[in-house]
Amino acid sequence: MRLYTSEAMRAADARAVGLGYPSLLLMEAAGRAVAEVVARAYPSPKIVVLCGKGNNGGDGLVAARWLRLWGREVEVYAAAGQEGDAGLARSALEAHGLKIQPLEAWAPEPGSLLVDALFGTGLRGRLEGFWASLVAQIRASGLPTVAVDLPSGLPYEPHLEAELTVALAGLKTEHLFYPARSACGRVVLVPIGMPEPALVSPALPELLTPDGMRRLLPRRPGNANKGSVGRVLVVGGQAIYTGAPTLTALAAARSGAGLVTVAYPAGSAVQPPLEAIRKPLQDWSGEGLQGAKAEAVAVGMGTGPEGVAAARAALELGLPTLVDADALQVEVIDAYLQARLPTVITPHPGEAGRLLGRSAAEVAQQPLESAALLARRFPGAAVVLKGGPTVMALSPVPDSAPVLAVNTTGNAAMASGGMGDVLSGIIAAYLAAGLEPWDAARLGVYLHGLSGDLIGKVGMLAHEVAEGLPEAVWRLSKGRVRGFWAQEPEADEAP
Ligand SMILES: NC(=O)C1=CN([C@@H]2O[C@H](COP(=O)(O)OP(=O)(O)OC[C@H]3O[C@@H](n4cnc5c(N)ncnc54)[C@H](O)[C@@H]3O)[C@@H](O)[C@H]2O)[C@@H](O)CC1
Ligand SMILES: [K+]
Repeated sequence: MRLYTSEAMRAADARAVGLGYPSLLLMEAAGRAVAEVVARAYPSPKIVVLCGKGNNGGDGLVAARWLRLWGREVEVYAAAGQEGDAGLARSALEAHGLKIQPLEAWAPEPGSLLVDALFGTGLRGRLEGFWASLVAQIRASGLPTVAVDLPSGLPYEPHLEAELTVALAGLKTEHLFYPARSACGRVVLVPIGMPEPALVSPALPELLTPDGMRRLLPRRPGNANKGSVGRVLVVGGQAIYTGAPTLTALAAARSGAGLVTVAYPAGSAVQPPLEAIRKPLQDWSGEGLQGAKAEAVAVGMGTGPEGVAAARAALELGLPTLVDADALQVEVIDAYLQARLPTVITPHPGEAGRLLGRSAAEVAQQPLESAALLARRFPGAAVVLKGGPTVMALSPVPDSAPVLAVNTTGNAAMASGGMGDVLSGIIAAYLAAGLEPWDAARLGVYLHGLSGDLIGKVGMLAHEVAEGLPEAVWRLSKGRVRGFWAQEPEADEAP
């Protein structure tokens, strides 16, 4: 599944038409799907559909026709001058005897439900004049609103705020990235019959889906032993963050690592989990790490200024490595890539900004662009730019266009200390299990968010997310996970 910009969706629409698929069929499917979602989510209120002049308005006119056919009380207010498919949708509705009123005549009616079919992907620039005051009037009414495709006005100000948004054919950036996402409310994605070749474009970011991620889960043979399923070495624990390597080790073990070893400075307060092997080290010259039984390494967790030394020592092991936190320095990452070691880097916006020479705020505002820049700067490394949502990028070879992926799990309650250390442990466990960095990164990010979603409460702690991983993996493996865009409740609510 791909993530679209409005422009990319318009291009997909044009490709479909180029393939011979009639655009009126798309509009009919879109409008009917909107009607179905509205009818199911709001079984009783009177429905007021507000339609703009373009195809978004056309979808609204189709939806109004079906809702009326199903016996719902419907009123339609539309801009004048619909043409093409939207014009046909208008006459089809009028053929059913429904009188369409001018938009200017709309006034809020308590108890009604609004369907916002004013503007979708065709909006160019901010709303002004009549449109801006209509948006203000709708918002002031406080009436529940269902948006067709996008809440009108996005991505600019002013815009409508929807309780529910019915995304047509594909999810768009506004449905995932803040601040626009807040205006969308619950998002339901509906297919509208678009031919697959029209939808797929390799340049578009991949959205992580339950099906896609389930296929990445390593299979564990019946005769597995702790040395055969992937062992992880966690290196860290200097400075004040002595809990960090413990959380990483816990998450690696909870992700199925056969054995976890924690290397930390002798005399520090690090308390590895009971199940881990302890490796207190007097010095970080590298010798002490040799002999650790591991197939992958995680470095940087709570390492302070000594992170670079620890990461360089771990480099000598020649293993797939996850580099996080204080070890995220240009010279460290370059050294791993020069040694041709499979590498995953997991910066948050502050660390990414440090690597790119930008501010954390700039990175957070442009996560896709920033992840792509990091991938180009560090070709071969799987880049995980943490955020809401987390974005991943990889340039397989120097100067290649990065492939991008966007996570679809996780929630704001996960904004608390130690969550990144847990993510490191998950990814390291999948690296140790033999997954390529790109696969380990995507699966790890997805499961981390899924575990947080299964808890779903503010105040959850990082170690609880780690403890929830076996359940998250089990549900994913059994097909009991749905994307946030699904209309049906989570499959796990079945007995
Ligand atoms: N896959 C697709 O792309 C499909 C799209 N459909 C619908 O079509 C929508 C896109 O339709 P359109 O491309 O006609 O665009 P919209 O209907 O979103 O808006 C176009 C109209 O808005 C006006 N406009 C643009 N910017 C404005 C501004 N700043 N202030 C005032 N007026 C402005 C334009 O002059 C035009 O009349 C989608 O969001 C979706 O709802 C569906 O009908 C079928 C398939
Ligand atoms: K809309």
